[in-house]
Amino acid sequence: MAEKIKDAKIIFVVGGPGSGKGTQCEKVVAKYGYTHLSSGDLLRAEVASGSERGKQLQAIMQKGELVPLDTVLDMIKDAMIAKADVSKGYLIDGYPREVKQGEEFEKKIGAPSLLLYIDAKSETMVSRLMKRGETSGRADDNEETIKKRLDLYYKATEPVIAFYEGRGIVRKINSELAVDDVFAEVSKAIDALK
Ligand SMILES: Nc1ncnc2c1ncn2[C@@H]1O[C@H](COP(=O)(O)OP(=O)(O)O)[C@@H](O)[C@H]1O
Ligand SMILES: Nc1ncnc2c1ncn2[C@H]1C[C@H](O)[C@@H](COP(=O)(O)OP(=O)(O)O)O1
Ligand SMILES: [Mg+2]
Repeated sequence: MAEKIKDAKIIFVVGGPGSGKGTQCEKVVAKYGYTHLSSGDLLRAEVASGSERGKQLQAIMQKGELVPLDTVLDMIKDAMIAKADVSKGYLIDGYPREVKQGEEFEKKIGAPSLLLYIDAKSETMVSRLMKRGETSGRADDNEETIKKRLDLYYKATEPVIAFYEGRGIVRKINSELAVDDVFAEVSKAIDALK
């Protein structure tokens, strides 16, 4: 079932909330033509559909918690299969959020070639998210939820980076720099794949 996507490169994009994952992914799409799949965007699309499942997801996301693993993995897998004929590579943004998510992804879909670790200080992430919150309309871009998302990031998601470091596929990107300078580092990591 994951046959069709087995020749495409898979890149995990991991970093704290507001670190700049989405910003960098957009630039990768423009330069390399990869398919960008953000777990958060997929979930927000389900919320926007007004479905019963969307209502349950909304409540979880508003609290800054993680939605059930199966829900998000199924969404990513369906989206990957839908693009399989045209995609030479996938940017999986915001996933895995915990080691278990990485393990399940590999069982059901395939192994990543690269993990881009988008790294910024927690003060930087908070100030970017507060600014984004002025216009994003996101229910989780508020001071209280941002704090919970950061705590969960350090507790659950940072171990993902250590897990893949053991495999030698992690490239740490300094996301404190200006967007284009961050992207220069991202580009180097992707170019090294070929
Ligand atoms: N390198 C950067 N320098 C300054 N601001 C940035 C940088 N990268 C992202 N931002 C801003 O920070 C906010 C969060 O970025 P976003 O890409 O949505 O992060 P994430 O997807 O990791 O939550 C956005 O408002 C974005 O414009
Ligand atoms: N892989 C995943 N597993 C569980 N929940 C997830 C998830 N990806 C996203 N979510 C849920 C919980 C997050 O707090 C919320 C927003 O995610 P996001 O858009 O990726 O945030 P950000 O880009 O600011 O890091 O959606
Ligand atoms: Mg994002």
